[in-house]
Order: sequence, then C-alpha cells, then structure tokens
Amino acid sequence: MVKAVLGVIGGSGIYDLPGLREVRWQKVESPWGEPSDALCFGTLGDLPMVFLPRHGRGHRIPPGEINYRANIDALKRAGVTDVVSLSACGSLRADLAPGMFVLVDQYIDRTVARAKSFFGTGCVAHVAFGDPVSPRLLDRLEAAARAEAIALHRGGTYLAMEGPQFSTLAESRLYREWGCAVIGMTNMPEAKLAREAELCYASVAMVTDYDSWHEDHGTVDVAKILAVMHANADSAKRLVARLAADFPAEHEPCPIGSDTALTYAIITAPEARDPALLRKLDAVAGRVLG
Ligand SMILES: CSC[C@H]1O[C@H](OP(=O)(O)O)[C@H](O)[C@@H]1O
Ligand SMILES: Nc1ncnc2[nH]cnc12
Repeated sequence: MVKAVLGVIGGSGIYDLPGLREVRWQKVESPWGEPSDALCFGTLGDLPMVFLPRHGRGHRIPPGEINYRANIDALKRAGVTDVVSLSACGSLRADLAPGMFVLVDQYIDRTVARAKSFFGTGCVAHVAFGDPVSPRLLDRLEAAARAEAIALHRGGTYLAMEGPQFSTLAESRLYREWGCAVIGMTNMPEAKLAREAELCYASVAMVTDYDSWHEDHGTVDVAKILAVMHANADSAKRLVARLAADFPAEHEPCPIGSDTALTYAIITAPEARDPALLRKLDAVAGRVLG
C-alpha cells in the first residue's frame, strides 16, 4: 500500500496551516535549487501533511522568481502523493464573485520566463496533460467545501499570466473571449511539474477581484485584493482541515493516471541518457528510472 501524504501549497495570504499537530519546519535540499521555504511537516487528524508557502513566509518571492521545480521536487522527496494548490485569483466571469472558490479543471499557460520541465537534453520526456487535474481530488475538495458551506464553483479555466504587473484591459477582455474563468500568476508551470513528478494535483482558485474588465469595479490593485484575501484564507484553512479529516489513509490510484504519468513518457534511449540529469531526477522519476 502507498500511504497518502497530502501536500498543500499556500498562495498569497496563506503562509501557515493552523491546526496541524506535531509541526516541524524542515529544510529539504533539492538538486533543482532552493524551494520557496522550509517545508512544514505535521498531521491533521491521522493524515500526514506537508505544507509549503509558495511565496515563502513573509511573501518574499514574486511569481516569476519562484523555483517551481525545487518546490515540486521537495514535496516529492517529502513523500507527498497529492497536492492541493491554494491561489488568489482574479475573476473573468460576472458570476464568479470575489469570495468564491473555483475548482479549476483546465489551464492556459501564458507564462514566458520560467523553467517548465524537469526533463531536457539527456533525458527527454513528454507527459500527457490533456486532463491536467486529478478528478478524485476535485471530488474530495467539492465535498469538503460543501461540508464547510464555502461557496464553490466546480470547473473553469485558469489563465496563467507572467506578471508581476496585472493585465491590461485589452488582455483581460481577450482572456474572457477565450472562455477563461479565472486569472493568476502561479499555477503554471506548477501544475505541469506536478504531473511530471507523478503527483495528483488540483487548484483551488480563490477569487479576490474582477481583474480589469468589469465596468463597475475598475482596474484591479493589491488594496482591493487584500480586502478579500484574508477572509478567503480563513475559508481555505477550513477547507483543508475538512479535506484532511475525510482523506483516505491509502493513496487512491488516480483515474486519469497522474501518478503513473512517466510510464511511457521518457523517449530518450537508455544509452543516450545523461547520468548527471538522471541523478537530479532521482525523486521525480525514481519510479521509472529505478
Ligand atoms: C497578491 S495578488 C497577486 C499574486 O497573488 C496570486 O498568487 P498565488 O497564486 O500564489 O495566490 C497571483 O498569482 C499573484 O502571484
Ligand atoms: N486579477 C489578478 N490577476 C492576476 N493574479 C491575481 N491574483 C489575484 N488577482 C489577480
């Protein structure tokens, strides 16, 4: 049996997880560089949990400078099987009001200046990503939100922008025409890397604002976001506590194969593989590389 370990990546406004027991912050070394912070290990009920504040405690790191590879690698090394990503986001739809939580099921990646893969020259891999989110995690998040009476919308496309500046009005309108539901700066390449690391992944996008398109709300700024973010953070912590309380002790095989994503993904012939890269892949791809 594979023991379930729930990883939580906390976004803006979420720098700890109250309610964790046996808490210990511990630095995890990664061959991919520095994770955003030490990892916070603990238990909620009987479930082992690992928490990582995406921007570091004190919100030191901007979205474009987060070492997403080190973060996902460190969570993998810590034994995490499932990752819930918590994120502040702007809404691109009138019906998704500030305060609502959206369970994202698709992404559009418009980030441009980030390392997006663990693989590369010396070990090439192409994982499937048509279904980027683990549906079973979504089911569990939906049930937890219902139990906590948190307003939630299931489904929607998250537009990942580079930032750190917010969108222009023209960009905001364009993303609405593309049918996107929410916008943020961090879920890519995080979701791609989680898939490469064979982690089940789901994003909870917590709406803080209407981005720049809404005539009644003007353009977005950090003051508007902060006004909603703290209430969202309290709900998110309740959501996670409920999720953990109902989480199975044994890792459930992912119905879309997130946890076996590398089985047929590596295309480089064994004799052409770069030993130095293979060493860095020990945690992420250890299951298939041996
Ligand atoms: C503080 S507003 C902009 C900031 O918030 C979001 O971060 P996260 O996804 O980590 O909650 C957004 O992506 C920006 O990084
Ligand atoms: N409107 C917005 N655009 C990008 N990231 C955000 N995070 C919170 N609100 C956002």
